[in-house]
Amino acid sequence: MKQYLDLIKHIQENGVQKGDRTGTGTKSVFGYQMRFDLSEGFPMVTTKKLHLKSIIHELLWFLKGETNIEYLKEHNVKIWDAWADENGDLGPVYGHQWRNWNSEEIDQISELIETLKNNPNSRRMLVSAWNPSVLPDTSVSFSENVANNKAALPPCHAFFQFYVAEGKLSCQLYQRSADVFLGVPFNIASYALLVLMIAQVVGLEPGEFIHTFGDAHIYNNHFEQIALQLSRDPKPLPKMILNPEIKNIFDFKYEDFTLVDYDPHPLIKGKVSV
Ligand SMILES: Nc1nc(=O)c2c([nH]1)NC[C@@H]1CN(c3ccc(C(=O)N[C@@H](CCC(=O)O)C(=O)O)cc3)CN21
Ligand SMILES: O=c1ccn([C@H]2C[C@H](O)[C@@H](COP(=O)(O)O)O2)c(=O)[nH]1
Repeated sequence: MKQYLDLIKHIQENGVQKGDRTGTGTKSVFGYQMRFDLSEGFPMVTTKKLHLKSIIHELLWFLKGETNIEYLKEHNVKIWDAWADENGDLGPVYGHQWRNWNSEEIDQISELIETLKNNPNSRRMLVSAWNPSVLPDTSVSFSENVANNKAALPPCHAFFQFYVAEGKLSCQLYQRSADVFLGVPFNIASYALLVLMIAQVVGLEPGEFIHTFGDAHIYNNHFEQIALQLSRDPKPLPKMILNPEIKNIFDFKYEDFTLVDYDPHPLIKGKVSV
């Protein structure tokens, strides 16, 4: 996937050393954009194997409005374990803000679907996970923040906008902070999948996914993994097939997704900075 490899090269060439909250340190740039035409295939990184199961379950979990890792655990998805408290809670993170913004019963996803169906020319089709009233106090632990009804981590994929033209649905995401080795391949596939799902339920063709970044960084302990990916030849993109029967965004289940022709290079392990 050329766009991802170009991002890596851009950071290698233009990034600066920058300290960060986790203490690992990063090579970082500020401001970057990638575009994916979803008619060209499903944008899964091919220079390492991605665990699609985690990506699908995480997205279904967001759409349910859930913020406890119990659902993820039931499906053996561990990507959020490090931030949850002893009860599995993460505080009012993505799912909460998407479906019940600021605990005011504002269901941004349902409203988005309604607008896409009834007023697709709207320039107001945004979903915001960013809610300044629940940002954590970084001087206390994740679990203390959760106990205080704050989010364990502020959202990284902070807000996104939809756009309809010529029968095609596009989405642009603003990601304020991006772990280019671990998080970004997940984020691209997750939003691409969300566009395919929404396009199907509102009767549009998938258009583009536009991924805009704030602080895009490679952690200092991921340099080898990143170099290994650059040494590999990217493979053709796979295709994602959705069960065409599903007409309500909240009805999708794991079994409704089939990825075909995904032939990635082998998995590359890397430590996640907490
Ligand atoms: N430092 C950091 N990077 C992130 O990408 C990230 C966070 N923190 N905190 C919140 C979420 C959790 N996310 C994560 C966390 C772990 C993996 C990870 O370990 N991925 C491995 C294993 C995948 C699996 O078990 O399914 C990978 O090889 O992609 C990916 C995304 C994305 N976010
Ligand atoms: O979906 C996600 C979630 C998180 N990340 C990364 C970006 C950063 O490396 C960390 C979050 O740390 P902050 O200090 O809050 O920025 O997680 C990601 O890439 N994608």
